[in-house]
Order: sequence, then structure tokens, then C-alpha cells
Amino acid sequence: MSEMRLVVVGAAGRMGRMLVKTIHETPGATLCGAIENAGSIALGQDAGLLAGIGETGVKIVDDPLPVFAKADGVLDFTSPDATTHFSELAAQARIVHVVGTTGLGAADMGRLEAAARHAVVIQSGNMSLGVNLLAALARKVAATLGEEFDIEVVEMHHRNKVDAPSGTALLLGEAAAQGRGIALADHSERGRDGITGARKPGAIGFAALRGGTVVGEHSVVFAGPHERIVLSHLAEDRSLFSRGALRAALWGRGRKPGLYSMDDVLGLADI
Ligand SMILES: NC(=O)C1=CN([C@@H]2O[C@H](COP(=O)(O)OP(=O)(O)OC[C@H]3O[C@@H](n4cnc5c(N)ncnc54)[C@H](OP(=O)(O)O)[C@@H]3O)[C@@H](O)[C@H]2O)C=CC1
Ligand SMILES: O=C(O)C1=N[C@H](C(=O)O)C[C@H](O)C1
Repeated sequence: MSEMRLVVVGAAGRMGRMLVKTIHETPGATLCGAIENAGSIALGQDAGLLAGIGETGVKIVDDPLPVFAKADGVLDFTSPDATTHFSELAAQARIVHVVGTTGLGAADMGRLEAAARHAVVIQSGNMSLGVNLLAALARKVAATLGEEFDIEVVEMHHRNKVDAPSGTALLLGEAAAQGRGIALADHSERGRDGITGARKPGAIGFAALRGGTVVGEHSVVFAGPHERIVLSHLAEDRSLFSRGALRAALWGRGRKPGLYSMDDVLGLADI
């Protein structure tokens, strides 16, 4: 099969630059386009030079339409507004859309589902193998332990992260809720402050720390009578996420339209 031609949107961002580098290192994939916001100071620059891998001949532009028309897939770690817009364009072009963007609300997910009727959309709050394995473990542990074990999800990220709780924290909370057979929306406790009253039985709590350059750290705490089980993942480098995104794109090529997760890509759905 020919190399998969990939576009990176948000190409000047932290993840965008890492994705450009990872495409360069991945057999079977080639960079065919790089998109940034209109008005970005990165417009006109070579995406490879910006990513520190040398000249690629792919200049960063702000019009996705002609670029998507020549591509097989798009890697998208941007913002919820940008991602929902790109999902419509990717669906029109019938190309694979890998969505790493977090902070997506229910309406945004509805727009991704609509796009997935026409194209392959792979969405996950965390593209790393380790976190998706951790989620499968959290599901199992939650299914095994009773309600006398309180579940708390704790995360820490760098000072520039704009959304909380992180997409990963929500993914882990969702896995724990599935294990318990409950709906996360009805049991989540966020942002405790002041006289909160005692913890509600069966709640799944979230706490978010921000600071420094932390790539991403997550723990699911099961706190029971006189003992605690803590499942943790520490991301040491963003290439974890970009390599997962590349794996997802290559997996998605030629598949039937639909909304897929990293569990599908990694074969973890039955664990
Ligand atoms: N699922 C996963 O595994 C991971 C997910 N993420 C998520 O990815 C997202 C991005 O993170 P990060 O790279 O750190 O953030 P950055 O802010 O560094 O990068 C986002 C980039 O997208 C650009 N952008 C925003 N809107 C548009 C648009 N309409 N068109 C083109 N480009 C646009 C931004 O430009 P500008 O600055 O001009 O707005 C910026 O360059 C976040 O939601 C984060 O949580 C991050 C790591 C892993
Ligand atoms: O913004 C980040 O940096 C990250 N975002 C994702 C999230 O919200 O969970 C994934 C990773 O933890 C890094």
C-alpha cells in the first residue's frame, strides 16, 4: 500500500510539533500538510524546521480545504471548536480523523458522531498504550471492589493546560464507572471547596493539579477501610501520545466509517 498522507492541524502547538516529528520517523506515513490558525506567526514556516527535524517542504498554511482534499488522514490535537470544524471537513473529504483534543462537551461529541457516519473518527483523551491499559485495569478493579472503596482520580499537568479535569482523568473515571455499572455523570464530584459535607457514597471524585512542565500524571485511588489501591501512569514524553496517534491513523485507513476509540485500535475492548 502507498504511504499514508497525513495532515497535522495545530502544527505549531506542543503536540503538533511532536506529531510532525513522529510522522517523519514512522514507516508508511508521510506529512502532506500542516495547518495553523489564521493569524498565527507560524504561517509560512516549514513544519519540519519548526518541529526540529529539518526542512520537509511542507509549509504551514491556514486553509484546510485544499490540504484535506489531497490527504488520507488528519491528526488533530487543537481545541474543541477547531476539532468540531475539522471533523466536518474530514468527513466531507472521507479521510481518517484522529482526535486527541480534550475538553470536548456533549454537543462536540454529537458533532463527531455525525461526522463518523461518513468517515473514520478515532477519538481518545489519551493515545498512549499505558493509559488505555490502566483504564482497563481500573474497570476491572472497580468491578471487583464494592462501594466501601471510594474512587478518586488525581491528575497533574503542566502550567499551560487549559482544561480540567484532563481528558485522561475523565476517561479513567468513565472506566471505573463502567466497572461499577453506574453512569459517571450521575456520580462525579469535582472541584470541592469550602464546607462540602461528607463524601457522597458511590461518588467518583476528581482533583486536578497544575504546574511546571509536567507532561501528564494520573492516579486512580481506591480508598477502602484501612487500605488503598493506587493505579498510576506517569507520562515522561509527549512522543507517547504522538506515536499512539500514528498507530491509530494507520489502523483506521480503509476501515468502515464509525467512531472508534484507542481500545479498538489497541485491541483492549474485551479486557
Ligand atoms: N489525547 C491525547 O493523548 C493528548 C491530548 N492532548 C490535548 O491536545 C490538545 C492540544 O494540546 P497542546 O498541543 O499541548 O496545546 P497547544 O496550545 O500547544 O497546541 C494547540 C495548537 O492548535 C492550534 N489551533 C487552535 N485552533 C486552531 C484552528 N482553528 N486551526 C488550526 N490550529 C488551531 C493552536 O494555535 P493558537 O495557539 O494560535 O491558538 C495551537 O498551536 C489539548 O486539548 C490537549 O489536552 C495533549 C496531549 C495528549
Ligand atoms: O494537555 C496535555 O498536555 C495533555 N492532555 C491530555 C489530557 O487532557 O488528558 C493527555 C495528556 O495527559 C497530556
